Amino acid sequence: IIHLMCILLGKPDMSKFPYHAHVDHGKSTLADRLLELTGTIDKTKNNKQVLDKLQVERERGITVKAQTASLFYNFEGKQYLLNLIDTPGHVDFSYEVSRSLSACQGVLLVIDANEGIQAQTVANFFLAFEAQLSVIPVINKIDLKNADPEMVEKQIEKVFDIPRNECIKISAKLGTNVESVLQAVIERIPPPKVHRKNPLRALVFDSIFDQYRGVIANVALFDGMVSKGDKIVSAHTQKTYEVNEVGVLNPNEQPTLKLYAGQVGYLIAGMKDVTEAQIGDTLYLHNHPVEPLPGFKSAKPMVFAGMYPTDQSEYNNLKSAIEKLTLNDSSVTVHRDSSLALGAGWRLGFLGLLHMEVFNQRLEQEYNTSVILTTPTVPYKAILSSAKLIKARRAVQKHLMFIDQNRVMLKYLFPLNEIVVDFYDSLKSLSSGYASFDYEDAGYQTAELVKMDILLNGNIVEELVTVVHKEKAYSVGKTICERLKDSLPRQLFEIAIQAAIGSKIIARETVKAYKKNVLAKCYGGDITRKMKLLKRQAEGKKKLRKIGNIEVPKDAFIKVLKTQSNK
Ligand SMILES: Nc1nc2c(ncn2[C@@H]2O[C@H](COP(=O)(O)OP(=O)(O)OP(=O)(O)O)[C@@H](O)[C@H]2O)c(=O)[nH]1
Repeated sequence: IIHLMCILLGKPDMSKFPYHAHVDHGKSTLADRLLELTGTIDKTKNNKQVLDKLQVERERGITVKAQTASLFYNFEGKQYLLNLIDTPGHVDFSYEVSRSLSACQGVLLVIDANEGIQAQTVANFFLAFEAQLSVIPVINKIDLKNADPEMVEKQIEKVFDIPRNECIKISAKLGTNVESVLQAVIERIPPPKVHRKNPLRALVFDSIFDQYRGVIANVALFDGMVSKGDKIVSAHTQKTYEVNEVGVLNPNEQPTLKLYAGQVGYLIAGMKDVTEAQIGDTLYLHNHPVEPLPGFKSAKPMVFAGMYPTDQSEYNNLKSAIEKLTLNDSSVTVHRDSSLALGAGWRLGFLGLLHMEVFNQRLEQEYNTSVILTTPTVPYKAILSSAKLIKARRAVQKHLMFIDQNRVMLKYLFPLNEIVVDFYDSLKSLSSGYASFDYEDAGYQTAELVKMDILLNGNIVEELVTVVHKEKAYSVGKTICERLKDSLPRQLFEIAIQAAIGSKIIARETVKAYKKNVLAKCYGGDITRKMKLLKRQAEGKKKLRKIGNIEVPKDAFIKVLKTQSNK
């Protein structure tokens, strides 16, 4: 008889103290005791969360990856094979829980006798309930001074409608009453409904990339059996492989001759590429196709951040590391991205901030990479109020054609003055260099254009007279005036810069005068002399303004031209 089970955890909302996951309800500790009781591991004082194998899990004291172990248990003269999956408790890793449930018939819902039901307990209960799994509530840490198991029993009855006498009260730390958990599993969790005589149907519920052996797929067999040497097909890729090794997780990999329906184990079939054996895939025997299992809903990322190699020459190594790690953590989404400052990289989506931190730490620890992670952001939907490149230039779309999967050809009718200066530069920069551009003359078109004069102290500067579209006149005029103000050197007199359509002034900027200190040489002394000097200076300025010959620097002309086409 084979039972499958899964341990869940009820735990407080960790968002209040996201990186100090010390208030755990004790499911990995319970897993230790179950492994000891069944003789799967030796009973020593050093067994502390043995299923938390990753360095990041050890360092942070939390489970981030679901771990599987097969246990043999003798009860009333019969031997039972139980498969246990220890799942993470933090909400950021709930995707691990939901996937694990699809390989189980029941769950142990572990609740701290001191803290009682927490948000995560409720969420996990309903995940299991919806999957129609048997739920065994386990009240842990009854050894604690403030433990109140009776209060927790009442909560369980009230919230989950599970009779209080179905709760098992234990201390995973001391091993108190843990044996009754195993007995409850046998009595209350039904064996899986599987068909050994049918052709193989195996669900890949987890995958790991091993540097030497390629992809190691964790599988739950729903039908049939599989042995070394069998030819199998991936429903996802339709690729065929020869099975090199099958085995059980005890909790370490232990090769066996076969895996049978109802068992959970691992399978190695020479899959070298991380796109093979995706989580949720169904494996079947060559020439015996089966209906694929439903697989998993894809995870929905909540937090996004850019990831770049610290050194661009490490780009390919980091790419391969990300691919391998996302095989093991399929809840991360990856899109290529690039930044002017940081170079080529990716935009990654995570289920939360802790998930992002853990992924980054695993990349560094397990793949020896060094990355720059940008500030995390959440997704927004934005309606762009500023017009895009092409729209802003009064273009009319004429044609659109997909040349292949990655290329699209667009044909537009543009006013020539909109593209003549910097359209090409903007296009290249907006498309990160991918877009190319060519144009041919399409003849004259009627348009609402106006002649715009630029005046410096009332004199029209002929070189700056422009023709602009009526709708853009105000913004172009304003920007030209601003740019001229920046490029004109200050003089002894004030310069008024104006944009005008006919006699109507539509924009104005002023370049302030240098104030020459005519009193610099008058130390102390006679106030009337000072007044005289200041009066003469003001008269001089008036003269200069009238006859003022303002030099406009060369680059001001280019800046003005660019203004027209940018607007
Ligand atoms: N006093 C007492 N402490 C316990 C008991 N069971 C677990 N603990 C302690 O509670 C802490 C958390 O235990 P874990 O087993 O890591 O908890 P977990 O539920 O696996 O947590 P996550 O992996 O983060 O989901 C550890 O310090 C354990 O030693 C118990 O029965 N009594």
